[in-house]
Parts: sequence; structure tokens; C-alpha cells
Amino acid sequence: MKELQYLNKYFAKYKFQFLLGIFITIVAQIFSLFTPELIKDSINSVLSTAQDGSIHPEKVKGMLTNNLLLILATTLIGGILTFFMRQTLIVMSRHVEFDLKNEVFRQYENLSPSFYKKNRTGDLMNRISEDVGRVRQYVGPAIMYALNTVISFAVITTHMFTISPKLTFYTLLPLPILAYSIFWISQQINKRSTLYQQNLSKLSSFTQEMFSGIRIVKAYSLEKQKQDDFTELSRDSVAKNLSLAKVNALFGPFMILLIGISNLVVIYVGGMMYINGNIAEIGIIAQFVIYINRLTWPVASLGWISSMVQEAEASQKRINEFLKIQPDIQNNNPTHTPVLGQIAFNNVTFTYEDTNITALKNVSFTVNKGETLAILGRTGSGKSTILSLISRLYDVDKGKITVDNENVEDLNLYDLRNSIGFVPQDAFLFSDTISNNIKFGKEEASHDEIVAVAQKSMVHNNIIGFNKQYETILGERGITLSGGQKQRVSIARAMIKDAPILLLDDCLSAVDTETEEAILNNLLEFCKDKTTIIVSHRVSSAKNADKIIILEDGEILQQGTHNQLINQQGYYKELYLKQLSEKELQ
Ligand SMILES: Nc1ncnc2c1ncn2[C@@H]1O[C@H](COP(=O)(O)OP(=O)(O)OP(=O)(O)O)[C@@H](O)[C@H]1O
Repeated sequence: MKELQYLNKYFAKYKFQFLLGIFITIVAQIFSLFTPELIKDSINSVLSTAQDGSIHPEKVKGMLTNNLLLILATTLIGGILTFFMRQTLIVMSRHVEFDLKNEVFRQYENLSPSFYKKNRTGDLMNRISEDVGRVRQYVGPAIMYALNTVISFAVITTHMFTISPKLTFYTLLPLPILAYSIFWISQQINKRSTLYQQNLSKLSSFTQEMFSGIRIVKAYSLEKQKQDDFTELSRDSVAKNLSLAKVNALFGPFMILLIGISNLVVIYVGGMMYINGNIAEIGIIAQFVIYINRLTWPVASLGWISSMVQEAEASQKRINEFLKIQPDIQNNNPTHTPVLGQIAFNNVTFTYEDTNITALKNVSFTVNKGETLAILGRTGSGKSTILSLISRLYDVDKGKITVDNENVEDLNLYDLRNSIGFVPQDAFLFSDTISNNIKFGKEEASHDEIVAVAQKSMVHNNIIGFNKQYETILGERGITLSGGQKQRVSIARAMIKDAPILLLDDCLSAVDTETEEAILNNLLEFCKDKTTIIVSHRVSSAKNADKIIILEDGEILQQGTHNQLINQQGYYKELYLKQLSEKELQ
């Protein structure tokens, strides 16, 4: 239960519902005592009339009608109270589930990219859905049934003891066996259902990947092979489901068997006691049969509850492991720090922890506010790493990065990131409208602003060609944009943010040279007062920059302006001549 103590703060938060739930459960159980008592009285009076006529039949009739109405009324009240018990305790568990899901999601958002590399998406999804779901089972049904069991057991057995301690003892005798058996069956059910769930997530990951890669599957005629793989997985799923169904099927008959045995014990022992004169009225036997039936479900649910608590404990342990992780990147400055845009790298060295690749070695450069820096270099030379470090997706190992002469680690993290418009290499768009995807950079942007940035990033004409124009849904539920269109929507998103720093990571690679030229011209105007860093493989993207850096294996190989670099032997000049001749060929 150690891990589940984490949830105590939520019990404190919802203490009103919790205490009210306990109160209602107690009252409901007290009401449940009346029906067996009334049945006992009815049987006793009928028997007295039949045996010795001690009560007048007309009087018995009146008594029976009275008792019947009372039974109806107490049952109705009991039902209403049970409804309110669920309304308070189960509704409370739904609130806790909502809060916990939000807490886990907030933590996910705070964690650094390195965390996401160490954990698989399926695992992260499970924490927020299945694990939180199991914890809710503890907060809701487990606690509700546990309360119900304890209260009904206390109320009913106390009442039974006042009637006959000996009969009570025999009546309760089979109950521990019942509780243990149900515990065993519940554990079997849980084990098998976990295996089944694991298989189901394999199956859904497989199908999901198939849907994403359907074009490759078709292009390589892999349909048959994939179908066989799917059949294999499904077969496994069926086997696991059947094994679960077998144990599930045991549950019902087992309950009925044990209830039957308990009833027999009550009737046999009660009968013997009546014959020997140890109990005064035969109606007590009927009363005890009803009590034992009332107790069976709460006692049986003890086994079920303890297995639910075990599961919740394991799930909460996994959730706690995540919640306790401190994000690698911390905001070290809670005060507001406005950013103007001068960026400097001073002997920066950076190694990716997981791959141990030193992506940058002693890199130094400065970009003044309003200047443009272009970074070129072979693939894997460390260009994107420079952009990630400016946004503090990672912190440097050696050296220092400053923005406006302040170490980035001492700036307010949210102000720093808010002052950066970033266009990543793989333009990621959400499954939402084009307009919302652009507005992601500025929530309150007007339609005119959206159109203006779409025009500057040369995607407006494509958008108005779609039936629903800016309201066109992208992604799974809508249309698929071409690689170049995606890149341009992603540029529009960064532009609308109108931040003092603009980082463009090879974001024109999928557009033709003419469109590239037009976008670059627009960017020239747009970036007049912004600090811009363009990562590219093309000289055309770099030639207008104030400074150009050539990276090789994480080190700066060359730096200067376009004119300086084309007059030096080296990577830039070679690239320039190669791309010039390619252009002439076109
Ligand atoms: N998240 C990461 N975790 C571990 N290693 C990484 C990570 N990102 C990049 N690397 C490694 O760091 C080196 C530099 O990568 P980087 O992405 O900065 O290169 P790049 O110059 O931007 O390449 P490209 O032009 O292909 O985009 C590469 O060897 C790469 O394998």
C-alpha cells in the first residue's frame, strides 16, 4: 500500500464526498436489516396460526400486508441509498482519475527529449490510460466494496449474534473459504487478462504501423506476408482470450456452489437447534438464510478487492516512477527575462548521452541581433544539434551558450522558448485544420494574419485550391499535404509567432528552387530585425546570410560571408560550383 499513499492527497481533496459516501453506506446497511426481521416475524405468525391458532387469521392477514408494505419501503430506501453511495464514491473516483491523468500528462510535457528516447510510446500511453484506470478501480469500486463489506459485516453479524451466537458461528464458517477461493480466481483472471492485454497492444501496434506504412506495404507487395503475421498474432490473441474465458466461467458456478453450501449449513444447524429447543422461533432460520445471502457477496468481494488493490499498487508504482523523474532541463529563473536576440556559442562541446556521439566540439560563433547565420555541412555534422541547444532541448557539457550575453541556463526557460520561432527538419502538423495548425504559433491570430503568413511562405495558393481552404483538416482524418506544402505551413506557423529569434532547420529541402527563392526573398524582409539561423544543404539558402559556418564532424571547418567563402578552397566553394552547374543543367 506504500505506493498508493500517493493518492492520499486526492482523498483529502475530495474528503466531503468520501465521508458522505461512508455515512450513506452505514445507513444503507442498517436499512438492509429490516427485511429479514420482517420475514422472520411473518413466518412465525403464520406458523403460530397454523399450529395452535394462537393468532386470529384476520390479524395475521393484516400483519402480512403491513410487513409486505414495510419490506417494499425499506427495499426502496435501500435502493435509493445504494444509488447515492455510488454517486458519491464512484463519482469521486472519476474526479481522481481526471486529476491524475492531468498530472501525468503535465509531467510528460515537462520531461526532456532524452526521456522520450528511453521510453516507448506504447508504454507512455499505458501509464496514462491503463495504469490510471487500474488506480481508479482502487479509488472507486475497491474502496466502495471494502467499505460495504466492513460495514455490512459489522452490522449484520452483530445483529445475528444478538439472536443466536452458536448459529452465527456455524453460518459464518464457510465464508473464509469463499473469500480465499474468490481471491485465487481473481488473481488467475488478472494474470490471464494482463497477458491478453499485452497481446492486444502488440496487435494494435502492429495494425497501427501497417496503416502508417500502407504505401510501402503495397509498393513492395508485402500484403500476403503482413496478413500471415497478423493471423499469427490474432491466433495468439484467441488462445489467451480462451484461457481467460475459462477462468471467468468458473467464477459464477463457484459462487453459487459456496452460497448453496452456506445455506445448507444454516438450514441443517438451525433445524437441529430448533428441534433441540436451542432457538425459540423457526422464522430465525429463514432470517439467517437471508443474512447469509446478504453477506456472501461482500465477503466474496474481499478476494476481488485485494486483487484489485494489488493491481492498483503495481500501476501506481509505475506512475510514481514517472512522476518522480526530475526533467533534465529545469527552469532556473522564475523571473521574467525578455529576450532581444543576440546569440553566442563559446567553445561549446556536446555529447548525446544515449549514443555517446560527440555532436559538437569546441564550437564558437556569434550572431548579433537582426543578423542571419547560415549553417551548412555534411549530413550528421551537428547542424540540428546547434538549434536544439539554443532552444535548451539539451544543456551543453562544456563551454557556454549566451543569449543577450546571459547564459541560456540562467534565462527564464519559457521566455527563452517563447522568443524562438522554430521550423524543424521534419515538419510536424497536427490532425487539425490548416488554420489551427498555423495558429499554433499564435493562439489569438486573426484570419488576415494567417493569410498574410501563408502568402509569405508561398503556401496560400495551394490552400485556397482545397475545397475547405483554411478549414481543411490535415492528417489522419483529412488530406495529406505534400512534403513541400507541409514545410511551408510549418514556416507560416513560425512566422506568425513573430518571435525575435527564428531557427530554420533545413526547412526548404522539399520545395523547388524557384519557390525557395521566393520564400527566401520574403524571409529577407520578414527577418530584417530578427536573429535568424538557417540550416541548409543548399548554397542558395545561405548566400544572402550575414555569416556562413561550415561544420564537419561537429567542428567549424570554415566561416565567413558568401563572397569570402567562394574565394576560398573548401567545402563551400565545391558545393557552390556543384550546385551552379546543376542549375545550369536545369
Ligand atoms: N537525439 C539524438 N540522440 C543521439 N544522437 C543524436 C541525436 N540527434 C543527433 N544525434 C547524432 O549527433 C550527430 C549530429 O546530428 P545532427 O542531427 O546535429 O546532424 P545534422 O548536421 O543536422 O544532420 P542532417 O543534415 O542529416 O540533418 C549525428 O551523428 C547523429 O547521429
